[in-house]
Amino acid sequence: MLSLQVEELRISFPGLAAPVLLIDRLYIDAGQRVAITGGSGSGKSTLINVVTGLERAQAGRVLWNGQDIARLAETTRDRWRAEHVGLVMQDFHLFPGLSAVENVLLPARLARAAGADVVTHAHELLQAVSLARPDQRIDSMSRGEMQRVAIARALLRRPGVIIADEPTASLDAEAGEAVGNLLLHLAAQTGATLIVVSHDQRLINRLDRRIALQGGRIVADRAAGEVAA
Ligand SMILES: Nc1ncnc2c1ncn2[C@@H]1O[C@H](COP(=O)(O)OP(=O)(O)OP(=O)(O)O)[C@@H](O)[C@H]1O
Repeated sequence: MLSLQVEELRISFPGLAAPVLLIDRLYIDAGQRVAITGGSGSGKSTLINVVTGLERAQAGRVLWNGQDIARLAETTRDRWRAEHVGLVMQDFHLFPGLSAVENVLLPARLARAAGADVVTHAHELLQAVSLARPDQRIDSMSRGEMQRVAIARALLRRPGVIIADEPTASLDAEAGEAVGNLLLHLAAQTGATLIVVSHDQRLINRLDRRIALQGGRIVADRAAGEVAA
């Protein structure tokens, strides 16, 4: 279970007149379930990249349970991310030549953490995302199936925070609802904080809090049920 504190954060890219992300202060409680919304180019993926330490900020602090991850050496930060963050990226980062279950297990194998119980859990997760063929190769799968493999892989090590970038984007309504159920269920079961970038209103409605970005800034931050002022 991890809390997130962001302070005085600024991200700029060369050639752009204005910063793509400018956040004075953001606090997400451990175990909270948060939607990040906003139009294309509003900074959602950049925010995810910086809070997971994949991107470095020019200024500001990103603290998980009080620990500033920007201060960690790169290899320590990579290890911290592998252990604590379940990340589902838009482009999945799966290995096409490997099967579904091999993909789910790969990060755990690289971390020498793929014991028999972890292998069993990998199969359980593939079942939970309704993938009946764990040995099917990724390169023969549909985009929606790949997305479900990526979700199973992110959840394998019962991370303290689950971060998903458009996790229902390639799925039909039924599969999207199943993925939403799974993310919410597993986050609740393990106490994980859940941060979801999404345009999927049904998924957004199921989360505790909605943070809207526009031009890299937070323009709304509301609890579920709260209406716009
Ligand atoms: N490496 C980079 N170099 C230059 N500009 C970048 C870089 N990465 C992102 N940007 C710019 O930063 C802005 C925010 O991008 P970001 O990907 O965070 O938006 P987003 O809200 O996730 O958009 P989408 O919903 O389309 O994925 C965009 O204008 C984008 O072009």
